[in-house]
Amino acid sequence: MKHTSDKPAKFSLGLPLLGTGSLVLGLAAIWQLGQGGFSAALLSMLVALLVALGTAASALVGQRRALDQARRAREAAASAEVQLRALFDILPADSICSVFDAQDRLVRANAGFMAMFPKTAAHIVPGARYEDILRRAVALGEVVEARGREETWVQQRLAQHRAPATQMTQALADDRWVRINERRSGDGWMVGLHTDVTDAVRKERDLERARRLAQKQRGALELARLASQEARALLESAIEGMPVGIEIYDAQDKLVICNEHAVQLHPHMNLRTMVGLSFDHIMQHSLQHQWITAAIGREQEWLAERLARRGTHVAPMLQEVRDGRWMHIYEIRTPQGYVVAAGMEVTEMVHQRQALEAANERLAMLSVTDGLTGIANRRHFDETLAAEWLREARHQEPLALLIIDIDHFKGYNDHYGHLAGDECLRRVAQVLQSCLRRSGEVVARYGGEEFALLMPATSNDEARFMAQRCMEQLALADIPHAASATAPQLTLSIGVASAVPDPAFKPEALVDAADAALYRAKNSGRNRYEITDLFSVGRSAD
Ligand SMILES: Nc1nc2c(ncn2[C@@H]2O[C@H](COP(=O)(O)OP(=O)(O)OP(=O)(O)O)[C@@H](O)[C@H]2O)c(=O)[nH]1
Repeated sequence: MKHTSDKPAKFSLGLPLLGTGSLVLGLAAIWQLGQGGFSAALLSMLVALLVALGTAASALVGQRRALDQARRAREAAASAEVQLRALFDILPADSICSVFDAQDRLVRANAGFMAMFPKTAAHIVPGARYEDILRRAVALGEVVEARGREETWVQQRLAQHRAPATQMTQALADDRWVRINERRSGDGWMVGLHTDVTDAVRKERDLERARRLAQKQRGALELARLASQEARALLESAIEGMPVGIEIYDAQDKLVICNEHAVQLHPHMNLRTMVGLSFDHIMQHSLQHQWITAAIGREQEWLAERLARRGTHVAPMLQEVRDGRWMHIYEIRTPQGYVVAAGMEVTEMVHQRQALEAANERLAMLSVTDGLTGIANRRHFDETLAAEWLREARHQEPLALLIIDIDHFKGYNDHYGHLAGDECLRRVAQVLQSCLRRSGEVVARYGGEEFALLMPATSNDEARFMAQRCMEQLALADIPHAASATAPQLTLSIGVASAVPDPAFKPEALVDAADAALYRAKNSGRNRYEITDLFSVGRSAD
């Protein structure tokens, strides 16, 4: 320090040195705060330094006269400065330290201090004014936070610098951060201790970023929750307004939502309390209550089939339930794996359809039934004859036909009356019907008092046997016929024909042959059957 080289300066050296002692103590205190064990050693050195400085000061102030004492004091001061320098030298590499005197001129700064402001470093020399150093660093852009508001920032910083104690965190141009502790002694000296807190600041910034991100995510989650609530409310109000029962199941097939209509469709349970339960569970509950008519007695089998086709009922599934109602159930699976089911009661429609089907069946039956006798009518006979003719032609089997005529029926009508004649026709029809033995045999009212009996896969002998049976059975019925010239009971004349059909000929040929045989039976005295021996349109069955 150049002011220690002349005599007046020797006198004035004591005060600064005393001040330096105080500042060094301050430095030791700050250092202790920051460095633990090392600072304890540092403090010891500072105390030793202070003692040396105290000795020098008291010698100069108290005994100015004694030149030797002054010399010792100067030496002590020089020694103190050497020690101060040594003190700076032993500071750890990442420690940044500076000392300014009461006029804010730099007394000493270590390399770390220079490194903080590399562009300004050349001007950071002992004796340089703090304000000059500061302004130069700001002008060279080395103080990040001052950028764009340089003068304002400089004024604020100077004010802080003049304060007895300041503590702040400052960004450096190379993206490092330092924590600045400045302490000013009673006589105006100032020690600044800078600690590199870049890691801590970065961690804090990372933490802050993470906190903000978490906050943002919480916000996004909250928004999503609200949106989901809104969507659910919309869905609820939409499905409540539907005129059908709606049930929605999630990808795990658990009930998510249902509407009031759905609740009413299943009065054997409270569907709303089953939200969260699986479809399987809900169905088991219904099956225990025997709710589904079609499942009664085969519950588990029914459920397995139902589950196998779950979500595939684009066309309605018809289901009858225990209280007699009928439901239509539509069930589809969404691309997300949800199952949406819509159910509606269709009892009235089903009843109407059942009535219509019954009417149609009745109509169909009436269309092939003789209204008086209840056996097949002529139309049915004609259709059956045509079908059997072709079938037996394919199979090359004989088809037999009996044309049966009541003898002297005009006389019966005349004698007993038309209504009795009707009743007689019914009785004859029942007798002939009772004669049928094999499936495929058909007896029909051919017209008036004539009947036709068709026998697939039947030879002439078998047909003859049938004719015989018909006559015997009628005889057993013992229907009186007082007006008959043949017998006191009702009798029959029968024409028999049988042939393996030739598709080149029409089935009427078989009827004609049987008719011809009947004609012969009538002409031969009635109460008999006759057979067409040679069937000219087909091969004889014999
Ligand atoms: N009660 C009643 N009579 C019917 C019905 N259909 C036809 N008849 C009568 O059946 C009689 C048939 O008489 P005919 O064809 O002369 O033959 P038949 O008296 O039986 O004499 P043969 O056949 O030669 O033995 C007629 O009197 C018809 O009115 C009917 O549905 N009910």
